[in-house]
Amino acid sequence: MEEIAIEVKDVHVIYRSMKSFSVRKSLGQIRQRRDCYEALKGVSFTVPKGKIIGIIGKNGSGKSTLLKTIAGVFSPDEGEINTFGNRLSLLAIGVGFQSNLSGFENIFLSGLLLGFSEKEIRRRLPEIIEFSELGDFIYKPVSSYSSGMYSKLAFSITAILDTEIILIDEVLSVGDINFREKSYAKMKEIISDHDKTVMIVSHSNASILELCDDVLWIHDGLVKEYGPAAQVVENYEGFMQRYRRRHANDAKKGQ
Ligand SMILES: Nc1ncnc2c1ncn2[C@@H]1O[C@H](COP(=O)(O)OP(=O)(O)OP(=O)(O)O)[C@@H](O)[C@H]1O
Repeated sequence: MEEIAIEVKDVHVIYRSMKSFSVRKSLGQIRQRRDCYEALKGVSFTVPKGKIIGIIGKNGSGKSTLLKTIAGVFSPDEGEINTFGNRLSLLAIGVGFQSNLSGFENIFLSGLLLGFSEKEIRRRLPEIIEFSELGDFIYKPVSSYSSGMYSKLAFSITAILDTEIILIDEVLSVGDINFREKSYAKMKEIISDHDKTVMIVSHSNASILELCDDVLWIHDGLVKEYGPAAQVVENYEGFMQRYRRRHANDAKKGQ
């Protein structure tokens, strides 16, 4: 029987933001209104160990929320997620660094949080620094980095430290062209290791088709389809064409 690396069972995630808040001291009244948005509405699937899964879906469908929930950035409001003790890293813009610390210090912090020993981190440190191409900037606070430098550091840590599960959110499309090509090649090398389980969110269907075995299509917070990459991408492209046509027609009618 195939070994499961990730199990997601009936996961719901609700974003809550405070809409308005007023206190009438004289009346002793507190009024508050919360805005709730259910970004995931009961998502279930399993990922076998060693599989490369693409996640697709139109803007706002819940892809990033799903990755962040699997990574433990959010806890589900309902349902459960099991990663069976596998070490997991999330590669996403804006997640994971202490901005007042240097890149060098953040490598240690990230490594320890990912479950690596200090000795293991020290052993791979030179390779991480070299891959990041940050030079002396590695000793400067991350708050002074450009977004490209930030993602170079994030990618290098994830790629070289190499956890059993890797979650990638669109980051293959940032950074300068040379780094993008280098990181794409590195990612292909990592996922050719059949023990690694990888989930990739991308709007590039070409990358998804090249890299992934299976694809999970998320639509309005639910799984629309989960199956072989070519089949799901074809159905998704057909759906998006119809969606764009409908929107163009609606826009014409509104003119
Ligand atoms: N912090 C937040 N507070 C409130 N709503 C949020 C928050 N983050 C995301 N959402 C909403 O949740 C829904 C899902 O967002 P999410 O970022 O997961 O979608 P996505 O599929 O990754 O989108 P994209 O392809 O545009 O990156 C969207 O409607 C979004 O507006």
